[in-house]
Amino acid sequence: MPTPSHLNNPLYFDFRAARRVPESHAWTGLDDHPVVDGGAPGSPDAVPVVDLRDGDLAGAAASVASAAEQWGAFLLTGHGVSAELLARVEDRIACMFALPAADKMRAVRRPGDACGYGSPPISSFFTMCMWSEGYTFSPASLRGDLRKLWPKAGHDYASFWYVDLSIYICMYISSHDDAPVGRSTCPGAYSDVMEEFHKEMRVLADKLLELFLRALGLTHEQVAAVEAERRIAETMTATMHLNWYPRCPDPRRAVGLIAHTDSGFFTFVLQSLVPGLQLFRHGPDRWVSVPAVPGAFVVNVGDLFHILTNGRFHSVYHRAVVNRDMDRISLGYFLGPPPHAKVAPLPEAVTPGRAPAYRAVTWPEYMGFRKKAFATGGSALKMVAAGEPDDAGAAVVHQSPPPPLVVSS
Ligand SMILES: O=C(O)CCC(=O)C(=O)O
Ligand SMILES: [Fe+2]
Repeated sequence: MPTPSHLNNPLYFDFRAARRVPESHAWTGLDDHPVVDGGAPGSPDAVPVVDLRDGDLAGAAASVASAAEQWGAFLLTGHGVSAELLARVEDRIACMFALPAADKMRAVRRPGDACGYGSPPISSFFTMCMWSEGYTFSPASLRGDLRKLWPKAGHDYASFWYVDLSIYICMYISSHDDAPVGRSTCPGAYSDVMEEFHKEMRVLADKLLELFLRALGLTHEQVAAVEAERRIAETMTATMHLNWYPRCPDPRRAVGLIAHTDSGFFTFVLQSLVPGLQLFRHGPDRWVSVPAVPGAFVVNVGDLFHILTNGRFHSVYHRAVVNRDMDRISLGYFLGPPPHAKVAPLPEAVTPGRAPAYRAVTWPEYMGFRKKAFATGGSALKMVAAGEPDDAGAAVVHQSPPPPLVVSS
């Protein structure tokens, strides 16, 4: 359990006050596999890059296909979301994490809720704590949720005066590493910036979905005309998760976010200039550090996309590590189906040599399998494999010790 903080709130762990990693946050097995650099061009460990700059969609679709088949992830550059907007987004996030703990706890995620402030959502599957905190929200209900964090910020949200002032305050905080958490109230324009970002990301998500589908062999006309594909594009929903990984006195014993796959269709990860994201690769088993490329997104294939593409594009195991000297911030923009939609292999991904490998499943049903997989160390994808009994994993399960960190294939 987290140690009680100065707030006497059992849910809050005061990372800033920690001089060592307490047993509640100390993991074993983190160094079971070597870590290699994914940023050296030409090396077999170099994380693939998909660049959209030159508008060659056929070429981009081919790069997406190869990266999604072999890695389940890639760096996306030339995507059209401006560096200036990304800088404002990162400023806003830094401001939010700099709020006093009491403000953040007002927006705490309650048991059973998907959105709110707190430890990473996957923490509920583990008895050990991770070295991070975060805020999950649905862009659709952003403004209502934000009132919990900034109750006094009314119409001034949109005022330019506030925008300019809060950017200066945030720059001050980021440039003063020791500035105490909560120095600033930073009320201005958080929701404006996040909504602007969401709008652009939703367009980019549609563009990337089309690229993924073309990478499966569909033509532009098929993507637009085929019922199943059209429905995916029209109903895909977004969730944002902001992560704060405070600097850590003993990074070898702590982990920011334990190894996992994302459960939805695909995720855009914006990592600040501080690297920390690692992708798992087999043969030999190793963790590949994703370089922090300014302005790039990391795209991760999620489990439901793995199912949709009949396993052709595979979801990627990844984790976030922490470091001794610098805080790290990241943003995950998660795309997935609406809760009622059944996800099954697309007809185009089923070929004479590739029978449907998975049963149809909704996202909430899949989360039931995932819960069981975390508890038993099994694989949720295997539980929904064609031929497995229908009730293999959806049952309610009890909290159990953390599964081994070794990734099963
Ligand atoms: O912080 C990162 O780089 C990864 C975040 C992530 O994997 C997640 O939020 O699911
Ligand atoms: Fe993730």
